[in-house]
Amino acid sequence: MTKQSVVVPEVAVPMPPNSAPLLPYPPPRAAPGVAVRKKYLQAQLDLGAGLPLINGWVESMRASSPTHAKAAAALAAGAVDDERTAWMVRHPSALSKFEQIVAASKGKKIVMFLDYDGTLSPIVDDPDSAFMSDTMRRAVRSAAKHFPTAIVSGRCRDKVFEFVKLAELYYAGSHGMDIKGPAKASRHKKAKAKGVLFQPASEFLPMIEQVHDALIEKTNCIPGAKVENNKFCVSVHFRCVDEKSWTTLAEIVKAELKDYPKLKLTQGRMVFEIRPTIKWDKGKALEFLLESLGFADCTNVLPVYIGDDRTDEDAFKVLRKRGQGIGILVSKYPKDTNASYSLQEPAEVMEFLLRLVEWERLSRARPMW
Ligand SMILES: O=P(O)(O)OC[C@H]1O[C@H](O[C@H]2O[C@H](CO)[C@@H](O)[C@H](O)[C@H]2O)[C@H](O)[C@@H](O)[C@@H]1O
Repeated sequence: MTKQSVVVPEVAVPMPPNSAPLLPYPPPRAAPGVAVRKKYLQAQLDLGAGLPLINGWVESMRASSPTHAKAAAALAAGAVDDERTAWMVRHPSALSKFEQIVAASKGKKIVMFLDYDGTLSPIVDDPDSAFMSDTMRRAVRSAAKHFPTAIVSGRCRDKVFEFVKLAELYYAGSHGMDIKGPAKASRHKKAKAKGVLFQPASEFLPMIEQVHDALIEKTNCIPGAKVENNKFCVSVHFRCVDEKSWTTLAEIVKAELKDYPKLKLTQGRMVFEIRPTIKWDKGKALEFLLESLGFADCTNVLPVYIGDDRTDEDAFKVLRKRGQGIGILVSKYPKDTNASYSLQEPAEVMEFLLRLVEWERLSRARPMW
């Protein structure tokens, strides 16, 4: 029987129990008529089912970044204006609904979860040059003074720390599979997670190394392809690969994964993400951190999660399921999402963080917790 990379049942990792729903939360609704997005989702299903549909893969690659030229051209031509307006009604700007968000935090402690690429730093061609600005760093530092703050990234934890450079934060790298508490003592009295270190996928390290090394070698014939070692996962970037070579690249990745039934494949923005099949993702990382911070089963906490990519949806889903917290998608384009609110780009994320800090500072007289 042919081995498939995605048919092995996922291994459950023990998790803290969920809190009971605390806030009424609207049910998730898909953005209708987002044709490109639908093709992407269908292709994701094809990937998930392990079907040998290379065409589906390429379709999915084409649609994997909403900044792809065709989508951008359609937007510029006004073709998706109506769709965008309707989408914004369902996922309003977190800036325009700021008062609503802070009202939901009344009597609660905000815990901030921030994705990195596309959220704190702009998307750029070279993943090694995705620097965040000093002004953004100052905004995140201010947020961390007022709220326990975690960076939740697909990147290797050390790498994302090199970009963010703030020792007072919690970091969850490798899509949440590598969690560490702050190096600096936390200002947050209730935060118990200083020394926390959690790596639920450590047994996969040798396998990930092998796949990484093999893919480096096998993709070096494809100009622009970049394979990134994210410790517990591997990213294969195709942002700088000519579209004519996408089929070849997809075939190489697919062929490699045939020998690794315990690894699965997902897609991010112009990137293949190869990950262990364990049931652990950014959503589980969010729950783990809340528990480590002493907020398990608490009614007086409001997790706020801001992210831009498919993998952030796992965290948005957790917030919906808990009926607790605020999910904010960073996107200029309508996307199917479980987030409630939206922000267009990292500059708006920074504005939102600064407004939240200012609001918290001004209302500090009010006893919170
Ligand atoms: O969870 P994140 O922090 O958003 O990380 C997800 C992936 O982000 C990076 O790739 C993305 O950003 C690059 C730089 O802007 C861009 O070139 C690439 O096309 C994007 O997919 C990172 O390089 C990956 O390892 C992360 O998995």
